[in-house]
Amino acid sequence: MIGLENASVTFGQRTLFRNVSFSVPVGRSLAILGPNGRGKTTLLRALLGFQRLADGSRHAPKVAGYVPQHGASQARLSGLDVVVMGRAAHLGLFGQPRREDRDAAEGALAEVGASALAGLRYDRMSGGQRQLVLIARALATGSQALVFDEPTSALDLGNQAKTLELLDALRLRRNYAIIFTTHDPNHALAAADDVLMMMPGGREVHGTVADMIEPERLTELYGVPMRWVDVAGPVGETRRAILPAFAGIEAA
Ligand SMILES: Nc1ncnc2c1ncn2[C@@H]1O[C@H](COP(=O)(O)OP(=O)(O)OP(=O)(O)O)[C@@H](O)[C@H]1O
Repeated sequence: MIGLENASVTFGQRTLFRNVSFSVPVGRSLAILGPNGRGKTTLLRALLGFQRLADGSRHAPKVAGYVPQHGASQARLSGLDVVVMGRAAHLGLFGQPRREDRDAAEGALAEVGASALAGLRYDRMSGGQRQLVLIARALATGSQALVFDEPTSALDLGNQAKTLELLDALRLRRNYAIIFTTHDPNHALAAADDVLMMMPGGREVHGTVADMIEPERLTELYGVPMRWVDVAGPVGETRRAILPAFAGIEAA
């Protein structure tokens, strides 16, 4: 289980959020949505113990798999080296990775479809390649708690689809507690059970994907009219997506 109870974070005079409570049990996946600067990353950092709480408490296992939004460029390390770092909690005396740590790291890279990145230098990878390596590093921890900060933000549409499939596959194993932030409500439809919305003006609302991902609420969240659209899937089935009615769409 991973979550917050009556948690508040303040920076000086500014309260980012107050009395936030939610918990994600093993077997469920929570998407966090909210406008830029509303506090999603800070909330994740508070959850993981990197950000002090002004009030309240957090519940998280000692080791969680964390994919930060911007992975620092680990100079000269290979993709595999970075994934092996996820094994830190398992390393023996003197912190030397053993065969089993390397095997776990290679397994995690294979799981995200990124075995080809094992030998590449991390600091020379594209943003999307780094993101895959960091997801593998999170899996390599072996933790049941996985926390992703905008895991698709650097990815092209094809790689977004692959990453969402991976997140959904992890969700459907029902042996992880998963939290991810996103700016796309369709990502919640694709890979979450529940949604926490950090509304403008300092209110948080929480519920199932079916209750939360609907036009009226999202219009309030982003200040852009949102509409359901039906899209034909690869075998002719109808898939529902929720889209913003940007001005340009009318012109097209
Ligand atoms: N250590 C800090 N000291 C002061 N202000 C901070 C600190 N960390 C974050 N903030 C501020 O808190 C606000 C929320 O930042 P955060 O990165 O959590 O937002 P976010 O919802 O993840 O945004 P985005 O969607 O743009 O990634 C921002 O205005 C940020 O500048």
